[in-house]
Amino acid sequence: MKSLGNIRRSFAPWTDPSAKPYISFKNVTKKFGDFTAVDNLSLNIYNREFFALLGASGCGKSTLLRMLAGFEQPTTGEIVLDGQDLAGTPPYRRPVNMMFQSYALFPHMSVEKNIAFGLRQDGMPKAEIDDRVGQMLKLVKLEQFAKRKPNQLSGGQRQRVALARSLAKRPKVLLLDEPLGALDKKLREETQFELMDLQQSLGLTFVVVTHDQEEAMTMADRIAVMSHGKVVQVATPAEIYEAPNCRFVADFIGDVNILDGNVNSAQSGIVEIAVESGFTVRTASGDIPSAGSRASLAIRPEKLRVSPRPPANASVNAAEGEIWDIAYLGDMTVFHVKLKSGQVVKASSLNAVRAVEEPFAYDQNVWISFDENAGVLLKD
Ligand SMILES: Nc1ncnc2c1ncn2[C@@H]1O[C@H](COP(=O)(O)OP(=O)(O)OP(=O)(O)O)[C@@H](O)[C@H]1O
Repeated sequence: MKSLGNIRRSFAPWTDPSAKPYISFKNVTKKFGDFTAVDNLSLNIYNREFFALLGASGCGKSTLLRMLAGFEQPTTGEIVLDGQDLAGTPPYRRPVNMMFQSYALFPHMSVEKNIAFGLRQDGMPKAEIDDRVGQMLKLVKLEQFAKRKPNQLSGGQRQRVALARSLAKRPKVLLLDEPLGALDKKLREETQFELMDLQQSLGLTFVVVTHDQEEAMTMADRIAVMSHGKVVQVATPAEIYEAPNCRFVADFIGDVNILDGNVNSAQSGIVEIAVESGFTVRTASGDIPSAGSRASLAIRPEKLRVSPRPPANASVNAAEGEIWDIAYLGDMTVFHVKLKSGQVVKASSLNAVRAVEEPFAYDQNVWISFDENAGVLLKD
């Protein structure tokens, strides 16, 4: 496992200018009548990448996936796979397979028959089919369930049958549309790791559509955040979280506090902002705006400190308020602090020590404070 981890850490072909993308969407637009579902979108995905398309319902992620599979044709633009323009190639001729949710299994067929279905349709000789089905059952650890029908399996097991069925034809690219949508939280998390292991051990390219940001963050090498048919940011999970490129991404991924204000000064990389919440922010990260312009600082709840007394330097990056709400989540607690201006900010702290009492009480007077590099300046 250790060696796999090391390989993973050094896997970043998108940073290598000489690396050729495996899948390229080039200025792809898809219109349904007057409605533009995908809007002049360009995107590169690399061989063996685990790529996630993330966005709210209706943003066009499934349409993008369906065009790659060949179920829809782009209105304009082209999709290139392994150097070949896919236009005119029917779905069954593409080295791409789509994994549908587990309810797409055939209920009257056993697990092994479900897995064998596509291979039979392709006219593969029986001995080879048996061999391949055996391999697939082993891969998804369902050997002892080969004869069962889908309704005799748990949700997680059914999901693994769906996965085995979609992998049986050995596609180079597997497309997964909300693959774990039907599973409960615990099973979902387990299955996420199984999917990652499978993807790595088979050396495949996975493109997954999800609206669940935690799922995308857990599994993907890179995430494309989509909105209204466009890609807003493509980056690694950590970059998306720590360096969102706009307010939409900052807000969409995780919890965030946004402090809006006017730039007092911007000198030698340090920006000072008079925020509307009535205090001064000094920050050293993000694009440098010019003095006098509007600016917003996005800062994650875990990067805000809450203390009962003013911090040592309370003239910048610190504000007074009161505990407005407390959400105890077990592993951490989220404090909602109402600042003097009325803005409510969220600050989270890890419950690293077992304690039954919270360190703060409702209505208690507190200070929030943060470091110069804790937030990121956003352009709107
Ligand atoms: N065949 C179609 N005819 C007309 N409009 C369509 C068609 N397919 C999709 N759309 C529209 O295109 C937009 C994008 O749909 P798409 O399924 O790609 O969204 P999505 O991001 O996958 O959303 P969800 O998470 O809800 O599946 C939606 O507004 C949808 O109504």
